[in-house]
Amino acid sequence: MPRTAPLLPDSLGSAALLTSVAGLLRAWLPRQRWFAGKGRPVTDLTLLSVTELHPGFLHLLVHAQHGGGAPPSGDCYQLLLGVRDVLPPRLVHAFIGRASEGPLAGLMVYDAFRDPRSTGLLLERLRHPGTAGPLRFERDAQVTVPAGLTPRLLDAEQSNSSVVYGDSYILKVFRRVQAGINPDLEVPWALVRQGCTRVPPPVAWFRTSRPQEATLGVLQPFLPEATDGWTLALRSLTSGRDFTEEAYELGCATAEVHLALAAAFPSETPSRRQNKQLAAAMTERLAATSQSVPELQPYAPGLQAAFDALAELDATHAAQRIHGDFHLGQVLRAGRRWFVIDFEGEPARPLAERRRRQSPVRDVAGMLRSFDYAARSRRPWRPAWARRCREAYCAGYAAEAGWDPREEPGLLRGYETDRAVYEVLYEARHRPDWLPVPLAAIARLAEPDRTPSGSGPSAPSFSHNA
Ligand SMILES: Nc1ncnc2c1ncn2[C@@H]1O[C@H](COP(=O)(O)OP(=O)(O)O)[C@@H](O)[C@H]1O
Ligand SMILES: O=P(O)(O)O[C@H]1O[C@H](CO)[C@@H](O[C@H]2O[C@H](CO)[C@@H](O)[C@H](O)[C@H]2O)[C@H](O)[C@H]1O
Repeated sequence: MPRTAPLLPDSLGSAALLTSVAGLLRAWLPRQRWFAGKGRPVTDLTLLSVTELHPGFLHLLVHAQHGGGAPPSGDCYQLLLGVRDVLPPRLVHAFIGRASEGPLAGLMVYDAFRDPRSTGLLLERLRHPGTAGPLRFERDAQVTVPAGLTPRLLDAEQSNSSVVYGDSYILKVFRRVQAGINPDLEVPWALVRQGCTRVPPPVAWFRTSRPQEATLGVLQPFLPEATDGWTLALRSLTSGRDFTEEAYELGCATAEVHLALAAAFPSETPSRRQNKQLAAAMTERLAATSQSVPELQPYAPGLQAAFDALAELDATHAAQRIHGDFHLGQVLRAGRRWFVIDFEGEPARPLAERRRRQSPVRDVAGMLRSFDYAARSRRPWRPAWARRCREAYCAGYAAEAGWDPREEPGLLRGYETDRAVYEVLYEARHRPDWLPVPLAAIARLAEPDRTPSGSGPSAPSFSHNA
C-alpha cells in the first residue's frame, strides 16, 4: 500500500533522515549509469535538501564525495526515492534497500523513477505551477499539458533520467546538478523564441533554490515517430544503405541551429588570442586525461602537435553559444526532418564552462567524430562509410552556413583531437568496453601525417562487446 501520511514531520531534520538512507545510497549510487565517480567508492554523503512531494515520495539533493582519487572529488545528485512498508512485486526491480536505522528504520526504500505512480505525481506538479519546499514548478502558460498521461521510464543508457508521458511529452530529470540555469532549458527556450523549429520547445520545468539556484528538470514534446541518428547510422552500416543524404541534411540542420544560436545570444569577435587560449585548455585536458587513463599516454606527444598548430592559427569565427556535446545520439529524425536535442553540453564539465561561447567548429568536429564512432563500432570497420558521411555533412553545413568547415583543417583537427580525448575519458569512466573506439581514432590523430579520421588505409582493428 502506498503511504497516506507524510514521513517527514517538519520537526525531522535532514541529518536524521540521512542516517536512514546513507548506507543504502552509498552502495546504490556507484552502480548507476549517470554516477560520475565510476569505480570509486562514495566516501561521504551529505543531504543538501529533502522535500516530500507526496506521502512516501521524496525528492533529494545529495552531495556524494568519491574517494580513490587525490584530491577527493564530489558531485551533487538529484534522487527520487519512494518509501513503503511493503514493496509490491511490480516494484521489486526498483528496490534500493531496507532502512535499518533512523526515522525510516524497517521501511523499504526504492527508486521512485521506476514507479509510474510517482512519476505521474511529478507530472501533476508540473501541470500546476507552484512550490514545494525549495522546489519551484513552472510552465509555459500557452501550453496545456493534459492530465492522466501514462508514464514510462526510458531505459536507455543515459547521463540523466527521462520519463515519457503517453508518447506526448518527455521529462528529463538532470541527475548531476550544478548551480545555475541548465543550458538544456536555456538554449532551446532561446532558440524557440528565435523562431527555430529544429528543437522541441520546453513546456514546463522545475528548479530548486537550495542549496543554490539550479535547474532540475525540463518537460518538452515527445517526437513519437522519431529515431535517433546513432540508430539510423548503425542501420545504414548493417544494411549497406547509403547515409549521405541524411548526413547532408544533418549538416544543413546543424548550420541552421548555429545561425539561430548566433542570433539568440551575443557572439564574441574572433581574435588571435582565442586560439591560443583554446589550445592551452585542450592541452590541459590532454594532460589530465593522460593521468587518469594510462592507455592515452603513448599518444600524448602526437596529439599535442595538433594543439600546438591550433595555437598558431588566426581565429576566423566568432565564438558563440553552441551545442557543446554534439553527436549522432543528440539528433532525432522524424519523417525527413532532423531535430536537435540535449543542449546540456559535456556533462562532466562545470556549468559555467558549458555555457561559454565557443567556435561552431567544435560541434562540427563532434559530429564528424560520431560518424567515425559509428563506422568503428562494428566489424568490419567501415572507413569509406565514415568518409562519405563526413564529406556530405560538411557540404550540407556549407550550403546553409555559407562557409565550409573543411576549409579550416587546423581548427577541425584540433577540435576532433580534443573531442577524441574527451571520449577516451568518458568511455573509461562509463563504458570501459568502448574504450577501443576512441583509442583507435586517437592512434590515427597522433600520427604526424594523419589523413582525416575514418579515411586512412590501415587503422588498427579491435573488438569490443558493444
Ligand atoms: N523530444 C524527444 N522526442 C523523442 N525522443 C526523445 C526526445 N528527447 C529525448 N528523446 C530520447 O531520449 C534519449 C535521451 O535524451 P537526452 O536528452 O539525450 O538525455 P541524456 O542527457 O540523458 O543523454 C534520446 O537519445 C532520445 O532517444
Ligand atoms: O549522454 P549524452 O548524450 O549526454 O552523451 C554522453 O554519452 C554518449 C554515449 O551515449 C557519448 O557519445 C559517444 O558515443 C556515441 C555512441 O554511443 C557516439 O555517437 C558519440 O560520437 C561518442 O562521443 C558522449 O560523448 C557523452 O557525452
